[in-house]
Amino acid sequence: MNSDSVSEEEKAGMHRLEAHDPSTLAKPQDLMQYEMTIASASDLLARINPDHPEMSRIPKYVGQILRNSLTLITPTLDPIGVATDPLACSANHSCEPNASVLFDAPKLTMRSLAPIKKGEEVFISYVDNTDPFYRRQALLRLRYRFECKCSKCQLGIDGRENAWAKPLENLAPKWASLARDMDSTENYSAGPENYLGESKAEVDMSILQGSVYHDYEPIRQQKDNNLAIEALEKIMRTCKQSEMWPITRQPYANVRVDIASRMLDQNRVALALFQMAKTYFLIDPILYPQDFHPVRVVHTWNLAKTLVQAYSSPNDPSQTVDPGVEQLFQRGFDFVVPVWKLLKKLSVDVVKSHGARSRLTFMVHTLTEQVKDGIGMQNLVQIERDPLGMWREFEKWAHYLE
Ligand SMILES: C[S@@+](CC[C@H](N)C(=O)[O-])C[C@H]1O[C@@H](n2cnc3c(N)ncnc32)[C@H](O)[C@@H]1O
Repeated sequence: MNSDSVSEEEKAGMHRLEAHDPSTLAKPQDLMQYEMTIASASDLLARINPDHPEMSRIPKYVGQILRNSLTLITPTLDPIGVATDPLACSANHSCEPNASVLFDAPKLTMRSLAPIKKGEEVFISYVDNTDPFYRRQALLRLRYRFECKCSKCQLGIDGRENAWAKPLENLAPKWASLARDMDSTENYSAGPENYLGESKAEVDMSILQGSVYHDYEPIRQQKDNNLAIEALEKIMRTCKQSEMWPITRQPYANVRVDIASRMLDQNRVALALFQMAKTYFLIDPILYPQDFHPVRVVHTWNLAKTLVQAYSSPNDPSQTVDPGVEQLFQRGFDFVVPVWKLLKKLSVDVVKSHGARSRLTFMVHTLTEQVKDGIGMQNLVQIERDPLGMWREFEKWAHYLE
């Protein structure tokens, strides 16, 4: 849908959307927020025109927004707000979706993640579907008021995203007592999104899990990179030192992506690259099995762009060369091999993930052409043969950092 024009069909679509009504709002604070939103919207409209014909419909519109709004993300996956679009909102949720919604201003697009046969239902994911089972269930119940019974949820806690690195009984006593102390003040164990079970070991882990999610959520809003990195490192230490989190379990995996991006903002390029390599080789293929999954494509794009930046930094007077990158050069690392290999594959995957006419596809294709011109046709064959095994060297980066 184009944001600057609303067709009659779209208007009819908006009117057809179902609405949550006050009876579905279980918590008193949700009901209060619902009533306050209606009061504010009515007040605003009354100031424009007290006899406005839409006045009586405001409660329905608020209920429609509550039931149907989706978080909007940019092509590079940054959340930028919410949208209530009749087509996108007609899709039900699955934690194993066959489609995704992307906002490439001014267009909202739905793209398939798997072959969809004619007549088959299109599902999108309303939440981060790499989160563990009870968290997904709790967020869907809270925001959208339904019990998810999708194929992934049918597996319950047997789903892959619920796996711990060790049996929960093996949590070191130091961490178990830390959890008990934390719960007496924070009460993380009471949150349905942290629930893991009733045993002592499950309750202890639910508290630790609750604490890392609780610490993680506000960091996205943190403008100061030093403070953000400090907080992200604290979460990574808990995940690592408790020895309970596999690197693919959330929020450990998302925290790693965020810390790499914050380090880049501080020009700590080599450290960021090592974290991104871990995500690329060891985490994303598990969390997002399709090569062309939009999240995987965006992570790969960030990695390729950063490699290009590192490679060109010694010849670019506007950039300070990161000492870690300088060391890689000194050790004879040839950035061109991974840059070319990543971009060549990405050029194909981005068309599937974002569409041939998306802005990201244009950026990927432009950079790929520039790199290709820079290498020159006569050197391309040699780069692809990689006789010095640079791709193998690059793979080792995934194991440099915890
Ligand atoms: C954006 S709407 C989706 C379209 C919805 N079927 C409708 O006709 O309005 C979101 C609402 O659809 C329902 N819904 C979506 N996915 C569901 C699912 N997998 N199981 C049960 N209800 C679901 C929930 O009531 C949710 O609040």
